[in-house]
Amino acid sequence: MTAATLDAVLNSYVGSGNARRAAIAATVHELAQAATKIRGTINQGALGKAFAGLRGANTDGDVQKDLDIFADDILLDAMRRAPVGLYASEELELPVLLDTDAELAIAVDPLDGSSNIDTNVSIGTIFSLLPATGAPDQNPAAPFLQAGTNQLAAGFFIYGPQLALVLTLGSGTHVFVQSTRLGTFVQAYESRIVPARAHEFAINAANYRHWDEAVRLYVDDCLKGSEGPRERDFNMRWIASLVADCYRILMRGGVFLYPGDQRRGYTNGRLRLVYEANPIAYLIEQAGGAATDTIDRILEIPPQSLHQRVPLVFGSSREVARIARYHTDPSSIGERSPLFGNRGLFRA
Ligand SMILES: O=P(O)(O)OC[C@H]1O[C@](O)(COP(=O)(O)O)[C@@H](O)[C@@H]1O
Ligand SMILES: [Mg+2]
Ligand SMILES: [Mg+2]
Repeated sequence: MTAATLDAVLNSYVGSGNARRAAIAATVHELAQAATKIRGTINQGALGKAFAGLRGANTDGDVQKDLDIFADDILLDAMRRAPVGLYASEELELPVLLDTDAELAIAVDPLDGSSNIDTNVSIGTIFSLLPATGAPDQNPAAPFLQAGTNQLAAGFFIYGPQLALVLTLGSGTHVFVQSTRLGTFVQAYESRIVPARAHEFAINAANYRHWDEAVRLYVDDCLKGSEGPRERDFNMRWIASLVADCYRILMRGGVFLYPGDQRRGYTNGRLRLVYEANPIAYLIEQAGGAATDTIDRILEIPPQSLHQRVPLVFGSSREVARIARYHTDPSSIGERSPLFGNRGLFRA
Protein backbone atom coordinates (compact mmCIF):
# COMPACT_ATOMS: atom_id res chain seq x y z
CA MET A 1 0.00 0.00 0.00
CA THR A 2 1.39 3.45 -0.86
CA ALA A 3 1.26 6.24 1.74
CA ALA A 4 -1.34 8.97 1.29
CA THR A 5 -0.33 12.39 0.03
CA LEU A 6 -1.21 15.52 2.02
CA ASP A 7 -3.77 16.51 -0.60
CA ALA A 8 -5.44 13.09 -0.44
CA VAL A 9 -5.69 13.33 3.35
CA LEU A 10 -7.06 16.88 3.08
CA ASN A 11 -9.62 15.77 0.48
CA SER A 12 -10.92 13.00 2.68
CA TYR A 13 -11.08 15.45 5.64
CA VAL A 14 -13.25 17.81 3.57
CA GLY A 15 -15.66 15.04 2.57
CA SER A 16 -18.64 16.41 0.69
CA GLY A 17 -19.90 19.94 1.01
CA ASN A 18 -18.34 21.14 4.28
CA ALA A 19 -17.39 24.74 3.48
CA ARG A 20 -15.33 25.42 6.60
CA ARG A 21 -13.34 22.20 6.20
CA ALA A 22 -12.78 23.04 2.55
CA ALA A 23 -11.37 26.44 3.60
CA ILE A 24 -9.08 24.83 6.17
CA ALA A 25 -7.86 22.27 3.63
CA ALA A 26 -7.19 24.96 1.01
CA THR A 27 -5.26 26.99 3.58
CA VAL A 28 -3.08 24.05 4.65
CA HIS A 29 -2.40 23.34 0.97
CA GLU A 30 -1.19 26.95 0.47
CA LEU A 31 0.90 26.76 3.64
CA ALA A 32 2.62 23.66 2.30
CA GLN A 33 3.48 25.48 -0.93
CA ALA A 34 4.84 28.43 1.06
CA ALA A 35 6.92 26.18 3.34
CA THR A 36 8.43 24.48 0.30
CA LYS A 37 9.53 27.90 -0.97
CA ILE A 38 10.95 28.89 2.42
CA ARG A 39 12.79 25.57 2.54
CA GLY A 40 14.38 26.36 -0.82
CA THR A 41 15.94 29.52 0.56
CA ILE A 42 17.00 27.89 3.83
CA ASN A 43 18.78 25.22 1.79
CA GLN A 44 21.01 27.92 0.33
CA GLY A 45 22.42 28.69 3.79
CA ALA A 46 25.05 31.40 3.77
CA LEU A 47 24.83 31.51 -0.04
CA GLY A 48 21.32 32.93 0.12
CA LYS A 49 20.94 36.70 0.03
CA ALA A 50 18.37 36.40 2.82
CA PHE A 51 21.13 35.50 5.24
CA ALA A 52 23.03 38.73 4.73
CA GLY A 53 22.67 39.97 8.28
CA LEU A 54 20.57 41.48 11.00
CA ARG A 55 17.63 43.72 10.36
CA GLY A 56 15.97 45.70 13.14
CA ALA A 57 13.75 44.37 15.91
CA ASN A 58 10.16 43.07 15.95
CA THR A 59 7.33 44.14 18.28
CA ASP A 60 8.81 42.12 21.15
CA GLY A 61 12.26 43.61 20.75
CA ASP A 62 13.77 40.40 19.32
CA VAL A 63 16.39 40.87 16.69
CA GLN A 64 14.83 40.02 13.34
CA LYS A 65 16.95 38.19 10.84
CA ASP A 66 16.35 38.64 7.16
CA LEU A 67 15.00 35.11 6.96
CA ASP A 68 12.27 35.90 9.51
CA ILE A 69 11.05 38.71 7.26
CA PHE A 70 11.43 36.67 4.11
CA ALA A 71 9.35 33.82 5.61
CA ASP A 72 6.72 36.30 6.81
CA ASP A 73 6.43 37.81 3.32
CA ILE A 74 6.07 34.40 1.68
CA LEU A 75 3.40 33.30 4.16
CA LEU A 76 1.40 36.53 3.91
CA ASP A 77 1.51 36.26 0.15
CA ALA A 78 0.32 32.63 0.32
CA MET A 79 -2.51 33.57 2.67
CA ARG A 80 -3.72 36.19 0.19
CA ARG A 81 -4.44 33.23 -2.12
CA ALA A 82 -6.11 31.23 0.67
CA PRO A 83 -9.63 31.65 2.07
CA VAL A 84 -8.23 33.49 5.11
CA GLY A 85 -9.66 36.75 6.45
CA LEU A 86 -6.95 37.80 8.91
CA TYR A 87 -3.22 37.17 9.13
CA ALA A 88 -1.30 37.70 12.39
CA SER A 89 2.42 37.13 12.69
CA GLU A 90 5.21 37.30 15.23
CA GLU A 91 6.86 39.73 12.83
CA LEU A 92 3.95 42.20 12.56
CA GLU A 93 2.61 44.37 15.34
CA LEU A 94 -0.98 44.18 14.11
CA PRO A 95 -2.99 41.59 12.15
CA VAL A 96 -3.45 42.17 8.42
CA LEU A 97 -7.02 42.22 7.12
CA LEU A 98 -7.21 40.11 3.95
CA ASP A 99 -10.90 39.49 3.41
CA THR A 100 -13.80 40.70 5.56
CA ASP A 101 -16.01 37.77 4.50
CA ALA A 102 -13.61 34.86 5.00
CA GLU A 103 -14.28 32.49 7.89
CA LEU A 104 -10.69 31.84 8.97
CA ALA A 105 -7.99 33.73 10.85
CA ILE A 106 -4.39 32.53 10.92
CA ALA A 107 -1.62 33.28 13.44
CA VAL A 108 1.94 32.32 12.51
CA ASP A 109 5.47 32.22 13.82
CA PRO A 110 7.04 32.47 10.34
CA LEU A 111 10.48 31.36 11.45
CA ASP A 112 10.82 29.58 14.77
CA GLY A 113 14.26 28.95 16.23
CA SER A 114 15.83 32.00 14.59
CA SER A 115 18.92 31.83 16.77
CA ASN A 116 19.74 28.58 14.96
CA ILE A 117 19.60 29.96 11.41
CA ASP A 118 23.33 30.46 11.01
CA THR A 119 24.21 27.21 12.77
CA ASN A 120 22.50 24.85 10.31
CA VAL A 121 20.18 23.45 13.00
CA SER A 122 16.48 22.68 12.41
CA ILE A 123 14.09 25.64 12.38
CA GLY A 124 10.41 25.87 11.45
CA THR A 125 7.13 27.67 10.73
CA ILE A 126 4.27 27.38 13.25
CA PHE A 127 0.60 28.12 12.48
CA SER A 128 -2.75 28.23 14.25
CA LEU A 129 -6.11 28.45 12.45
CA LEU A 130 -9.04 30.06 14.27
CA PRO A 131 -12.56 31.08 13.36
CA ALA A 132 -12.64 34.73 12.21
CA THR A 133 -15.15 35.88 14.80
CA GLY A 134 -16.65 39.35 15.21
CA ALA A 135 -16.25 42.26 12.80
CA PRO A 136 -12.72 41.85 11.41
CA ASP A 137 -12.59 45.35 9.90
CA GLN A 138 -13.41 46.97 13.27
CA ASN A 139 -11.36 44.79 15.59
CA PRO A 140 -8.84 42.66 13.67
CA ALA A 141 -7.19 41.43 16.88
CA ALA A 142 -10.40 39.88 18.30
CA PRO A 143 -10.20 36.41 16.66
CA PHE A 144 -6.67 35.98 18.03
CA LEU A 145 -7.86 36.53 21.60
CA GLN A 146 -9.89 33.32 21.61
CA ALA A 147 -8.68 30.52 23.86
CA GLY A 148 -6.66 27.79 22.15
CA THR A 149 -9.54 25.33 22.57
CA ASN A 150 -11.18 27.22 19.68
CA GLN A 151 -8.43 26.35 17.22
CA LEU A 152 -9.72 24.62 14.10
CA ALA A 153 -6.35 23.27 13.00
CA ALA A 154 -2.71 23.82 13.92
CA GLY A 155 0.70 22.61 12.96
CA PHE A 156 4.26 23.36 12.06
CA PHE A 157 6.72 22.76 9.27
CA ILE A 158 10.20 21.75 10.34
CA TYR A 159 13.13 22.60 8.08
CA GLY A 160 15.45 19.85 9.25
CA PRO A 161 17.18 16.95 7.53
CA GLN A 162 13.63 16.31 6.32
CA LEU A 163 11.05 18.95 5.48
CA ALA A 164 8.14 17.68 7.56
CA LEU A 165 4.65 18.93 8.39
CA VAL A 166 3.10 18.08 11.75
CA LEU A 167 -0.62 18.75 11.54
CA THR A 168 -3.78 18.39 13.55
CA LEU A 169 -7.21 18.96 12.06
CA GLY A 170 -8.77 18.26 15.45
CA SER A 171 -8.53 14.50 15.50
CA GLY A 172 -5.03 13.11 15.99
CA THR A 173 -1.60 14.47 15.12
CA HIS A 174 -0.35 13.52 11.67
CA VAL A 175 3.15 13.78 10.23
CA PHE A 176 3.93 14.31 6.55
CA VAL A 177 7.37 14.38 4.97
CA GLN A 178 8.09 16.13 1.73
CA SER A 179 9.07 13.58 -0.87
CA THR A 180 11.54 15.05 -3.35
CA ARG A 181 10.79 12.08 -5.61
CA LEU A 182 7.04 12.77 -5.71
CA GLY A 183 7.33 16.54 -5.27
CA THR A 184 4.67 16.57 -2.56
CA PHE A 185 4.09 15.90 1.14
CA VAL A 186 3.46 12.23 1.95
CA GLN A 187 2.03 10.87 5.19
CA ALA A 188 4.80 9.35 7.28
CA TYR A 189 2.83 8.74 10.50
CA GLU A 190 -0.93 8.60 10.46
CA SER A 191 -1.11 9.48 14.14
CA ARG A 192 1.54 10.07 16.79
CA ILE A 193 1.14 9.12 20.45
CA VAL A 194 3.37 10.72 23.08
CA PRO A 195 4.10 8.11 25.74
CA ALA A 196 2.76 9.10 29.19
CA ARG A 197 6.12 8.45 30.85
CA ALA A 198 9.19 10.56 30.06
CA HIS A 199 12.91 9.70 30.15
CA GLU A 200 14.16 12.95 28.71
CA PHE A 201 13.70 16.61 29.63
CA ALA A 202 14.43 19.78 27.68
CA ILE A 203 15.17 23.11 29.31
CA ASN A 204 17.73 25.87 28.86
CA ALA A 205 19.79 25.09 31.97
CA ALA A 206 21.81 28.29 31.61
CA ASN A 207 18.84 29.99 33.29
CA TYR A 208 18.98 27.77 36.39
CA ARG A 209 19.76 30.62 38.78
CA HIS A 210 16.84 32.65 37.45
CA TRP A 211 14.17 29.94 37.87
CA ASP A 212 11.78 29.68 40.75
CA GLU A 213 12.24 27.03 43.42
CA ALA A 214 9.75 24.54 41.95
CA VAL A 215 11.50 24.37 38.57
CA ARG A 216 14.91 24.04 40.19
CA LEU A 217 13.73 21.21 42.43
CA TYR A 218 12.18 19.40 39.49
CA VAL A 219 15.38 19.62 37.44
CA ASP A 220 17.51 18.69 40.48
CA ASP A 221 15.45 15.54 40.92
CA CYS A 222 15.84 14.60 37.24
CA LEU A 223 19.61 15.14 37.47
CA LYS A 224 19.89 12.92 40.53
CA GLY A 225 18.60 10.14 38.29
CA SER A 226 18.56 6.63 39.71
CA GLU A 227 20.10 7.89 42.95
CA GLY A 228 17.33 10.43 43.59
CA PRO A 229 13.59 10.34 44.19
CA ARG A 230 12.86 9.51 40.54
CA GLU A 231 14.81 6.25 40.86
CA ARG A 232 15.73 6.30 37.19
CA ASP A 233 18.10 8.16 34.93
CA PHE A 234 17.04 11.00 32.65
CA ASN A 235 18.59 12.26 29.46
CA MET A 236 18.67 15.97 28.60
CA ARG A 237 18.24 17.81 25.26
CA TRP A 238 17.86 21.50 24.36
CA ILE A 239 17.79 22.39 20.68
CA ALA A 240 16.60 25.99 21.26
CA SER A 241 14.14 25.46 18.41
CA LEU A 242 10.65 24.85 19.73
CA VAL A 243 9.63 22.95 16.60
CA ALA A 244 12.63 20.64 16.82
CA ASP A 245 12.16 19.96 20.54
CA CYS A 246 8.46 19.30 19.89
CA TYR A 247 9.17 16.97 16.97
CA ARG A 248 11.54 14.93 19.11
CA ILE A 249 8.92 14.65 21.87
CA LEU A 250 6.34 13.51 19.30
CA MET A 251 8.77 10.84 18.14
CA ARG A 252 10.04 9.48 21.46
CA GLY A 253 8.38 11.28 24.36
CA GLY A 254 9.89 13.57 26.95
CA VAL A 255 9.05 16.93 28.42
CA PHE A 256 9.84 20.53 27.45
CA LEU A 257 9.96 23.49 29.83
CA TYR A 258 10.35 27.19 29.14
CA PRO A 259 9.19 28.58 32.48
CA GLY A 260 9.01 32.20 33.58
CA ASP A 261 12.13 33.39 35.34
CA GLN A 262 13.66 36.37 37.14
CA ARG A 263 15.33 37.95 34.12
CA ARG A 264 13.92 41.25 32.98
CA GLY A 265 11.15 40.57 30.44
CA TYR A 266 11.03 36.82 31.20
CA THR A 267 8.38 36.78 33.96
CA ASN A 268 6.18 34.79 31.58
CA GLY A 269 8.98 32.95 29.87
CA ARG A 270 9.88 33.53 26.26
CA LEU A 271 7.29 31.83 24.12
CA ARG A 272 4.15 33.44 22.72
CA LEU A 273 0.74 32.10 23.60
CA VAL A 274 -1.16 32.72 20.37
CA TYR A 275 1.24 31.50 17.68
CA GLU A 276 3.66 29.25 19.59
CA ALA A 277 2.18 27.73 22.77
CA ASN A 278 -1.39 27.25 21.52
CA PRO A 279 -0.60 25.38 18.28
CA ILE A 280 2.06 23.26 20.00
CA ALA A 281 -0.35 22.48 22.87
CA TYR A 282 -3.06 21.47 20.40
CA LEU A 283 -0.70 19.12 18.55
CA ILE A 284 0.61 17.61 21.77
CA GLU A 285 -2.85 17.07 23.27
CA GLN A 286 -4.04 15.48 20.03
CA ALA A 287 -1.12 13.08 20.42
CA GLY A 288 -2.18 12.18 23.97
CA GLY A 289 0.25 14.50 25.76
CA ALA A 290 -0.38 17.57 27.91
CA ALA A 291 0.61 21.26 27.89
CA THR A 292 0.45 23.77 30.73
CA ASP A 293 1.82 27.11 31.86
CA THR A 294 3.45 24.95 34.60
CA ILE A 295 0.06 24.55 36.33
CA ASP A 296 -2.94 25.35 34.11
CA ARG A 297 -3.86 23.98 30.70
CA ILE A 298 -2.46 26.21 27.93
CA LEU A 299 -5.49 25.79 25.68
CA GLU A 300 -7.84 27.30 28.26
CA ILE A 301 -5.90 30.52 28.81
CA PRO A 302 -7.79 33.49 27.33
CA PRO A 303 -5.16 35.60 25.52
CA GLN A 304 -5.08 39.26 26.55
CA SER A 305 -2.99 40.40 23.61
CA LEU A 306 -1.64 39.04 20.36
CA HIS A 307 2.02 38.91 21.33
CA GLN A 308 1.74 37.92 24.99
CA ARG A 309 4.21 35.43 26.39
CA VAL A 310 3.37 32.41 28.49
CA PRO A 311 5.41 29.90 30.52
CA LEU A 312 5.25 26.62 28.62
CA VAL A 313 5.55 23.00 29.73
CA PHE A 314 4.51 20.21 27.39
CA GLY A 315 5.04 16.57 26.53
CA SER A 316 4.43 13.27 28.32
CA SER A 317 1.26 13.68 30.36
CA ARG A 318 2.44 12.15 33.64
CA GLU A 319 5.58 14.27 33.61
CA VAL A 320 3.61 17.46 32.90
CA ALA A 321 1.27 16.62 35.79
CA ARG A 322 4.24 15.98 38.04
CA ILE A 323 5.76 19.37 37.21
CA ALA A 324 2.45 21.01 38.18
CA ARG A 325 2.66 19.24 41.56
CA TYR A 326 6.14 20.69 42.19
CA HIS A 327 4.41 24.07 41.94
CA THR A 328 1.15 23.38 43.74
CA ASP A 329 1.98 20.68 46.29
CA PRO A 330 5.76 20.29 46.65
CA SER A 331 5.48 18.45 49.96
CA SER A 332 3.85 15.55 48.14
CA ILE A 333 6.89 14.99 45.92
CA GLY A 334 9.62 12.52 46.70
CA GLU A 335 12.25 13.18 49.31
CA ARG A 336 10.73 16.47 50.41
CA SER A 337 7.79 14.57 51.88
CA PRO A 338 8.19 13.85 55.59
CA LEU A 339 5.80 10.95 55.05
CA PHE A 340 7.94 9.19 52.48
CA GLY A 341 11.48 9.90 53.59
CA ASN A 342 13.83 9.46 50.67
CA ARG A 343 11.40 7.52 48.51
CA GLY A 344 9.36 9.01 45.72
CA LEU A 345 5.63 9.12 46.23
CA PHE A 346 5.07 9.58 42.55
CA ARG A 347 7.00 7.30 40.26
CA ALA A 348 5.74 8.96 37.12
O1 LIG B 1 17.51 30.91 23.30
P1 LIG B 1 16.58 30.40 24.37
O2 LIG B 1 16.31 31.41 25.44
O3 LIG B 1 16.99 29.06 24.90
O4 LIG B 1 15.15 30.23 23.64
C1 LIG B 1 14.90 29.25 22.71
C2 LIG B 1 13.48 29.32 22.32
O5 LIG B 1 13.26 30.54 21.63
C3 LIG B 1 12.68 30.30 20.37
O6 LIG B 1 13.69 30.35 19.40
C4 LIG B 1 11.67 31.42 20.14
O7 LIG B 1 11.17 31.45 18.87
P2 LIG B 1 11.64 32.52 17.74
O8 LIG B 1 12.94 32.05 17.18
O9 LIG B 1 10.48 32.39 16.81
O10 LIG B 1 11.72 33.86 18.41
C5 LIG B 1 12.11 28.88 20.44
O11 LIG B 1 12.10 28.22 19.20
C6 LIG B 1 13.06 28.20 21.39
O12 LIG B 1 12.45 27.16 22.10
MG1 LIG C 1 9.25 30.92 17.75
MG1 LIG D 1 9.95 33.41 15.07
